[in-house]
Amino acid sequence: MSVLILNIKQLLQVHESNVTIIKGKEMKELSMLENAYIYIDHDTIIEYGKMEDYRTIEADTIIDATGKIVLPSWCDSHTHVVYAGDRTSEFVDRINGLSYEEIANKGGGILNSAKVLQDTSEDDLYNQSIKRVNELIAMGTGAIEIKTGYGLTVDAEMKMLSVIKRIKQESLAVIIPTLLAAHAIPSEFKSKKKDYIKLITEELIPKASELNIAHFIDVFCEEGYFDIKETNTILEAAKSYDLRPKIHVNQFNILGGIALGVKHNALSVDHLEELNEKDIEALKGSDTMPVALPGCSYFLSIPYTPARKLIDAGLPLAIASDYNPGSSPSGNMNFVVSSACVKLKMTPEEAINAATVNGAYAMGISNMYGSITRGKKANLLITKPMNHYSEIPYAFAHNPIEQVIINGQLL
Ligand SMILES: N=CN[C@@H](CCC(=O)O)C(=O)O
Ligand SMILES: [Zn+2]
Repeated sequence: MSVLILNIKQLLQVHESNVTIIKGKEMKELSMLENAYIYIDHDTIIEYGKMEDYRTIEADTIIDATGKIVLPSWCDSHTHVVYAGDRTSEFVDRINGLSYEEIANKGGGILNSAKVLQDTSEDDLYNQSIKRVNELIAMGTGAIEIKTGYGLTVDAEMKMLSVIKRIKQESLAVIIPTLLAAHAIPSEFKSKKKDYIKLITEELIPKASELNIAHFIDVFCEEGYFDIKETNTILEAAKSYDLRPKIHVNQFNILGGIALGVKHNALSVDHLEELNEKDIEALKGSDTMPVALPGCSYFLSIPYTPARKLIDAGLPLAIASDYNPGSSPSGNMNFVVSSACVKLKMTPEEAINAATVNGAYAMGISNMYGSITRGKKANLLITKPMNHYSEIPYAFAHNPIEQVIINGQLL
């Protein structure tokens, strides 16, 4: 199956060579061809160029994209999209004045989601989750990282990993599984946290690794969850199983989790709503991608990640949805790109770079996804007609997408 798209108003994120990360000042530039075409065969980008250089190419499907923008599909590097039920009652509690922390302290929050998930069958969990994943794909997301962390027992964490594996097999989108058993301390381990950490390091990590079912290890490094020492223990244990960290840090408090992540060569450090100079210094010269989650800040009314400080310090930045039932019950990357502009003061170019190339980097897949380069995978978006790509973030909460192409297939 081959697809030829002609008369594209703006073809975004086009690179002749293999660009895998975009940092600092370079994030202000979005490489682009105007009045362009692109030809894809099966799942691969074969050719592209300006219409003035176009010579007839035979294709099974020809699309006229007059007035439309074509770009790589969104790469969402941080989600918890596999969950059961919802947390609408906590949403109302927060409207009435309770904080995220107060809700968690009275047994709500992550523990609430874990209880529901433990009582949900694997099939039911799969059905609830694949529905969400399909909605994300329709909104333009072509690659999705999915974390465990609502299981919190060996059986329930393994159930989550099986569901993620099933989604990976059934879905056209790229699915990247992450083991986040250290998401909260289950109530039965409240007074014996060490034993839960042991269960993670001695049972869950070896099991997940033996089944080759998780690509990364994650820890919620935060007051009331896992401190620096505990996070270090978990990351050390994961290292011997080749599970690279992608960790939750600096959401509410600065504990030194960023420097710890860098020390462990984390692929990403995510949240960073709280950030100091030391954190920025720790990231400089590292291979660790900082990831901002503006949907979480919006929904919880907490500070937004200081993106300007990170980018202006010459660092790269990715943005992701953090789709989960508690702090960000939306996985709409179009909204994430828009809120990055409006709230994080990123330019449209920076936001699009953060949601494509850098998002792919934060999942370890930017060699093949997140940009338009010959030989890379054909995961593309065609927008509705618009005058300029800036309309994608500008018209917030509108759906800018007309057509999605995942692995060369028109959806
Ligand atoms: N902060 C930790 N984990 C999730 C929220 C989990 C929840 O509230 O269910 C996050 O990334 O925001
Ligand atoms: Zn998260």
